[in-house]
Amino acid sequence: MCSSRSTLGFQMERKQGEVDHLERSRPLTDKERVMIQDSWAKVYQNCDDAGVAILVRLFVNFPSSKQYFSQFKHIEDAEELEKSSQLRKHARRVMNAINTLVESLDNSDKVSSVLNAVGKAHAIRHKVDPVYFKILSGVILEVLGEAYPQVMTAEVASAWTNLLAILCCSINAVYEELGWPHLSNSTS
Ligand code: HEM
Repeated sequence: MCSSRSTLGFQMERKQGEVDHLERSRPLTDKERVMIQDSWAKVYQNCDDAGVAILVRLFVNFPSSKQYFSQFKHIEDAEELEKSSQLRKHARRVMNAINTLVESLDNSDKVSSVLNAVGKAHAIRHKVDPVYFKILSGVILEVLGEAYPQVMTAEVASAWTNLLAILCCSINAVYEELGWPHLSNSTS
């Protein structure tokens, strides 16, 4: 089990209990791995559109998550957000990192090293509160469920929930190891 307590005022943006299922993770079964890889192949065909849809939903529904992005933190309009090159670049990076994870599900060292690098960069360089990884994960599940209803059956969605719980728990562990929220400036 892992947890991340909010230190930010985003609670008003979030429905209580919405992403609590992302607080516990367990190893993926072989069947879950296959379901994740098959469903991701369909999503990744439309990598840019899916990534941008996910991030626009994150920033519209949870506006405080924009605070870390210098180029669009003051933009509210969804269509304008969609055009932001900084948003589009981050969408591609998120999708590519998830793609690497999905391709490496049978290589736990690789999964750990990807999540370790993402966690360290976001804690030290970008100073992102780890709770946003949980919020983003909830948004990924929501948007993929809406955009790919045929693919994201209940069983497939449950496998994805487990993968994203693993992601959130690993990122939380990295933050804890680094001493978040009391990271020293000398680490940046
Ligand atoms: C699955 C989750 C995520 C992945 C895989 C991911 C991946 C990345 C990667 C690969 C980079 C570029 C390399 C770097 O500077 O570290 C990056 C940059 C960044 N990420 Fe994320 N990220 C994720 C979630 C988030 C969240 C939830 C936020 C904040 C709400 C965030 C904020 C940022 C910021 C501010 C940058 C720098 C952007 C820039 O310089 O233009 N990321 N991310």
